[in-house]
Amino acid sequence: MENRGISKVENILEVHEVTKKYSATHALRGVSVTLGAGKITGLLGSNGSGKSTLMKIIAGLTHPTSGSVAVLGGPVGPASKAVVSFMPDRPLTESWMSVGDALKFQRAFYPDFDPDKAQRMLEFMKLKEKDKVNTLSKGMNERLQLTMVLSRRARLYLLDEPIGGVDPVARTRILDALVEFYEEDSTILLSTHMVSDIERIFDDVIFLKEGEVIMHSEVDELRLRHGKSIDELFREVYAEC
Ligand SMILES: Nc1ncnc2c1ncn2[C@@H]1O[C@H](COP(=O)(O)OP(=O)(O)OP(=O)(O)O)[C@@H](O)[C@H]1O
Repeated sequence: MENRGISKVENILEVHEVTKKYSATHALRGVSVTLGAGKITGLLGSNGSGKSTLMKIIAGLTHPTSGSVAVLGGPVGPASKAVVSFMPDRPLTESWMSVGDALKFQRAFYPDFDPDKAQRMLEFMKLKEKDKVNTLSKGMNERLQLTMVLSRRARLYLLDEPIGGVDPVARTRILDALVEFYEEDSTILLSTHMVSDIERIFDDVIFLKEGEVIMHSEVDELRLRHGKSIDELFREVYAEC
């Protein structure tokens, strides 16, 4: 009933009953998720809950064992990859690159790369084009990865642990950049298990546990209903993990 009157294509992402098995491991079990435009959604879950696997399936880097994914109403393939910008949990850069090389590389691959946005992001992130990737600190490296990914004018951004392992100052800068450079007609799906620092930027959250979606709700509604922060709820839900 809730989607009556809304055409299917207005959903940026539709994940339907997706299951993924790696031999004996059930990484995802019947995951269904729908995301509209203009939202920053947190994909929350403890280690091994299936966050990266779900992102890789949406990005088209691995196939589901069963179920389907639609991006802007179409299947995962060249057309979806043109509108999905993915920041994996491993760097997109090579060690020989400078920051400028990394951005050139991204520009060559993606027609939706916006050089002006990239320049503004470099400035915001305090990165210099001549800096060598292999001399950047972990925090500066994360800033570069995010700059590469957000400089595309994509419709769906998949950010896998963009604040993993960085210090609080870098974390704040990265979150501020997300808010500053986020475009309203796009959607961000961001995975993390570091909820307290980041919950301020989420519109809604998905709780993934042992490969299953156990909750998908707006954060304001969750806070009102439970009288708790998302971080407190997260700690309760995953207490035994
Ligand atoms: N290529 C693979 N081969 C075999 N098992 C895998 C593979 N990738 C993931 N898994 C398993 O699938 C499950 C889900 O892993 P996944 O990396 O998706 O979880 P995650 O929530 O992203 O975890 P983390 O927060 O630690 O990154 C885990 O049990 C993991 O060991």
